[in-house]
Amino acid sequence: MKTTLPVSKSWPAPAKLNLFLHITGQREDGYHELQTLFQFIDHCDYLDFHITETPEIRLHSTMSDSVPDSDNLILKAAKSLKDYSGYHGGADIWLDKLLPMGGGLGGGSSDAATTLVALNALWNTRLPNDKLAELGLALGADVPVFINGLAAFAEGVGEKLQSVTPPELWYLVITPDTHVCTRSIFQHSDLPRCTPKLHLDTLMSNKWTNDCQNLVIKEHPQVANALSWLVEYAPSRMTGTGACVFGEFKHSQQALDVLAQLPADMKGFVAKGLNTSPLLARLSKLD
Ligand SMILES: C[C@@](CO)(OP(=O)(O)O)[C@H](O)COP(=O)(O)OP(=O)(O)OC[C@H]1O[C@@H](n2ccc(N)nc2=O)[C@H](O)[C@@H]1O
Ligand SMILES: Nc1ncnc2c1ncn2[C@@H]1O[C@H](COP(=O)(O)OP(=O)(O)O)[C@@H](O)[C@H]1O
Repeated sequence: MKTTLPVSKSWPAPAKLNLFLHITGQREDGYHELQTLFQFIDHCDYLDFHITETPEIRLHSTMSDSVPDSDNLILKAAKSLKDYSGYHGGADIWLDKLLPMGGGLGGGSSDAATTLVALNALWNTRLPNDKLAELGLALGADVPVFINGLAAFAEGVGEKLQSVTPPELWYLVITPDTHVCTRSIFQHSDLPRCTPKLHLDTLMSNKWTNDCQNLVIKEHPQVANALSWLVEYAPSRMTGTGACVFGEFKHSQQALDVLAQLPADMKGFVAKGLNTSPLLARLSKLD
């Protein structure tokens, strides 16, 4: 008699912030060399997995309206693990999409990382993290840090990682209602491309800035408005290539008080910085 495996529930895919983002050069293939500081926040998408004997991999989510399944990083991640490992079976995957898309919070990359980590455990394919990160990097530059699950100083295009422990502050994140195209920011002639490289030892004492911010502000008034409002209350800047911006607070109540004053035409949320991804805790209580 065949037994049906239970659904393995609530695998978190946390968002990230780029606490700073410097562009230090450009490679011959056109990609930009970065230095950035990744920290997770306790705002997550959640995924459920049901392992099947049959080889199909299916995604169940409300996202299919906005991103076709063939482009979804979750399915791409699952297929890449199946192809690489030769695993015979498949999976049904449910996504509870809570993170705003395309705002520099890395939700798509995080969904892909959680899929690789969860299926590697549930399919018992036992790839080491380095290999999972390599498969992940082919899907997006931010996937490896989510697989590693530790806050990191990143170099290269974001794949050379060194674990660090910046303060786990509280953040008020504003999510402007505009889409910033990562490609067009990186192609723009006004983008600064030669910020001097920082050494790991001087990270914490350096002023944290985002090299894409001035350009995005010029082209997206919603981002400019959000930042000029937030900066009155706290040190604030943009994450990734935007459009989300965040202000830093020592205590949750301070961030919540400012959130309560958010103008009616802006949206946001309060989150805590985490140097360890909740994905690691979920992996350790595998069921
Ligand atoms: C810069 C970061 C920082 O976290 O921005 P966010 O995506 O989070 O906002 C990421 O590393 C983004 O990585 P990723 O999300 O994989 O980038 P993609 O969307 O694939 O990049 C779109 C395009 O931007 C350009 N690009 C991207 C990354 C990079 N280091 N150099 C580049 O020149 C390339 O032309 C690429 O085709
Ligand atoms: N599972 C997914 N979740 C979010 N976005 C996805 C996913 N799969 C593919 N994408 C595509 O990736 C793009 C970038 O998504 P996201 O990671 O949320 O933003 P960012 O790269 O700005 O941090 C989206 O606009 C969408 O087209």
